[in-house]
Formats: sequence, structure tokens, C-alpha cells
Amino acid sequence: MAEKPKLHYFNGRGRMESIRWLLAAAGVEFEEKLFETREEFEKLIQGGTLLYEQVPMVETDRMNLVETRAILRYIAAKYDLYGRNLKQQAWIDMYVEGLKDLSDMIMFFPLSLPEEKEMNLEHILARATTRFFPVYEKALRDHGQDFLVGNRLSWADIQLLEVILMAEECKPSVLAGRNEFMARISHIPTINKFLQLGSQRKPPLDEESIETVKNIFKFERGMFLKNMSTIVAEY
Ligand SMILES: N[C@@H](CCC(=O)N[C@@H](CS)C(=O)NCC(=O)O)C(=O)O
Repeated sequence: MAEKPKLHYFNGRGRMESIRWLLAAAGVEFEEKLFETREEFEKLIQGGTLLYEQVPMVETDRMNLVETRAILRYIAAKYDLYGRNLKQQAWIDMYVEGLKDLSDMIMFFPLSLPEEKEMNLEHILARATTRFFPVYEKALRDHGQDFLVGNRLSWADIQLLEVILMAEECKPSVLAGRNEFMARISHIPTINKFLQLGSQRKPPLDEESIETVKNIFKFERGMFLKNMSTIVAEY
């Protein structure tokens, strides 16, 4: 039996969460080696398996895969979630890269300065509802199919559901009345299982986990804030 992929990361969503989603949706069981301290992360670096001394890293098929997008693409292709031809791949790429722009904003949101929180949230929700989600709604409406690309489940659908749920955590019912897609994809058995309590899905960052992440990666608060401001300014 093939070995389960082993995911190396801290015990939180961050950049690894989309990888967890994709593996879970593909019905692939995986193990996690979660580090909790800077020392454990440094030990991993010293082991020499991190190409750029960064995580996420996924051990699979006798490779130590790094770079989130490379990992996601490998998994999508391996488990037949990456379209049937180059054009479908291009559409999937366009959808998932847009979704990444939105999910990056949401990922950095908890790191906003208290006085910027409200403004940042408004900005994220405006972008979600006027720039990004209408694209996916229109695509589904125009071709009248259940999935974004090629009339079958792909990485794009899985990432869309992940990001819709992230946006809903920022503001419940952000998609009120427009969530047929969400219900449909959530009912796919592998995805439904991942959405249940007790799965390997991680909760949103709370204050305590922000402190842990800062200690592990030696992030300065200013770095987060700079990221958030840059992202808000760019989109
Ligand atoms: N381009 C990389 C960025 C990875 C990255 O920044 N990882 C952070 C944790 S989420 C890290 O390992 N930081 C430690 C460092 O850069 O020294 C990817 O997308 O995977």
C-alpha cells in the first residue's frame, strides 16, 4: 500500500490548509507532523529537507515537496482534479489564483491593527462580493453546470468552497441566498467528511495561535501589518 503523504507545518491553517482540503477532497488519507515551537521548526530545517527553509512541506512519492502552489498543482494533477486538457487547466489556474488573492487577504486579516480591523474587513467583504464571487457565480450560471470547469469536480471547486467558508467566517451569510454551489459541493462525501468536527481541518487563527506563529517564524507584528496594508492597497 502506498505511504500516506506526510504534511509538515504548524498546528494551524496558514498556507497548509488548502493542501489539507485538496487531499481530503481527493479522498487521500494523510499524516501530519505538526510543530509547536521555534526549536522544532529549526530541527526540521536542520534536517535539510526544506528546499527554501520554509514550510509547508509535504513528503510524498519519495519527494519533499515545498512551495504551496507547486504542492497543490502536483496533488490536483495526481488525483485528476486538474482538468482534462491545457485549456481546462488554464481556467482552473485562473480561478484558483483569483481565489488565492482573496484567501490571502482573509488569512492576514486577524493580524490587522485593532484600529484598522473594521476598514480591512469592509474592504475584504467588498472585494469578495463585488470582484471575486460574481466571477464564479457567472461562470456557473453561464454554462449551467454543477462545477466550474469541465462539468466535473476540480481543484477550482474545492478551493472556491474553502474560500466561501473563510468569507462566511468573516461575516456570516455573506453569500445569503446565493449558496446553491456551496450546498452542492459540501455534500460530496469526501468533502462532507472533512467538514465534520474531528477531521484534520483546522480552526481559524485565534489570539493564542497568532502568538505561537509569531514565535515559531519570528514574525514581527509590523511584518504582518505591512503585509495586510500592502494587500489591501493592491486589491
Ligand atoms: N512561497 C512559499 C512561502 C512559504 C512561507 O513563507 N512559509 C512560512 C510559513 S507559512 C515560513 O516557512 N516562514 C519561515 C521563513 O521564511 O523563514 C509558499 O508559498 O509555500
